[in-house]
Amino acid sequence: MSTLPHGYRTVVVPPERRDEFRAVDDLAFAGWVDPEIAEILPFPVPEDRMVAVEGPDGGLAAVHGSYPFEMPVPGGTVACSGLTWVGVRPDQRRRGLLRSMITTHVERSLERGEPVSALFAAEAAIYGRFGYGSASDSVNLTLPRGAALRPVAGADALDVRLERLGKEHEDLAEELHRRAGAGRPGWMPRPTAALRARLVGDPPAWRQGFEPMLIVTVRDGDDVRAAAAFSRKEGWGEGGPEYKVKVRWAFALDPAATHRLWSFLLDLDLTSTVETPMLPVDDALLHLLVDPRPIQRRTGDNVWVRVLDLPAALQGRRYAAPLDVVLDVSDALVPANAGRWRVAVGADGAATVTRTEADADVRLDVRELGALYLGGRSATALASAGLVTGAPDALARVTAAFTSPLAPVCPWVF
Ligand SMILES: CC(=O)SCCNC(=O)CCNC(=O)[C@H](O)C(C)(C)COP(=O)(O)OP(=O)(O)OC[C@H]1O[C@@H](n2cnc3c(N)ncnc32)[C@H](O)[C@@H]1OP(=O)(O)O
Repeated sequence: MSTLPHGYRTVVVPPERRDEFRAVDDLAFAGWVDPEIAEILPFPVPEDRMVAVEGPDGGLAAVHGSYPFEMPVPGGTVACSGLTWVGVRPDQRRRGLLRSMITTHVERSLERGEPVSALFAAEAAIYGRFGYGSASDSVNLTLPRGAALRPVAGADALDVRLERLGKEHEDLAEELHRRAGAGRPGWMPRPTAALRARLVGDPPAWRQGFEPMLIVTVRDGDDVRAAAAFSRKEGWGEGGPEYKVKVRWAFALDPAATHRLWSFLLDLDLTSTVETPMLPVDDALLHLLVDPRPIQRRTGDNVWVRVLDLPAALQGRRYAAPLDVVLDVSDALVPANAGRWRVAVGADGAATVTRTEADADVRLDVRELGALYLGGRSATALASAGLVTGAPDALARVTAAFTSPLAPVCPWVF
């Protein structure tokens, strides 16, 4: 049950109050919805997933929403409630409204049969207390023009085509997005039309001096093997042109297309630097660079994961090695997850998760379980920080079973 101050109540926001919902987030995030932007980028939270806390005066004091994701996990997908648009009016802060909304979010997600929640954190210090663990990192690169790439056979034979980005590219972009991330945990497909529109929407108010967006496609005949959406900003220094290239997204289906795509972006006339979008920490571009040292890289936390229904979540993914281990899990917010669980993984990588009275091999909070869930963190490494405890052998077995061959990442902020 959520606890709210006297006179406040939780409400599912009907469509006719959508503008009020948005107005709370505008106050919380210092935003302002230009009608032109709203026209190009429709409000993306599905109607039955807009939830708020109404104050004693009948106005909305705090809001949150969620997206219905099928989240890629090692070996499959899991229904995931993507927490988003969390905002509390600045004059209503720190009286427990977020805490209450998280309780509501957990309850509603479980009722819908979503065993996992995920989010991008506006501030990293907020969500750990609610059992969300930082499950992946991403990296943004700034590359000098002309950064050399190791050769890839077949790359030079591919064609490139440059066009202005438009609505007509939306289906192509979504398909490439989905296929380029095959096998990568956390790589969320966009589940609604409004979210897909954000792949190609280019409101002038967001350009900040950059040109209207372009799309470059890499082709083998008629077969599009890669694409990137990007734009350039004019700039002149004492030594000549210093245009910037900013890449919004880049998706490639094979090594040759990856090489051709980045070779094109790294050698545009007049430009001096290229900024990448969020990339996985093991992205192919990092392996292709002849000299990665001059590259500026900024690593940040990417997706956070909250296990809501422990057995369903752990049975919803596959494991990289056989395992038979007893986990002792603490969960202050969802008591049904707390206690000892036997996780038995067979040769097929599938897990059976059952309650047990047996002694625990590994002890951890549900927050760390969320961190491990996508396969991008090591139980042994978390133990070195005192966040997980257990014998070294048990920790190593958990690490080997939970790991993913590809680092988890979500390439877009939701
Ligand atoms: C998934 C997303 O949408 S991320 C977007 C989050 N939204 C924003 O950042 C917009 C601006 N900020 C806000 O709207 C609000 O300040 C929020 C949502 C961050 C917090 O809402 P509040 O109602 O003030 O939080 P609430 O009173 O429930 O606090 C719960 C706990 O979180 C802590 N907390 C709240 N905000 C923060 C923060 N920014 N940093 C660290 N701790 C925080 C509180 O201190 C409290 O701690 P406690 O459990 O030890 O008592």
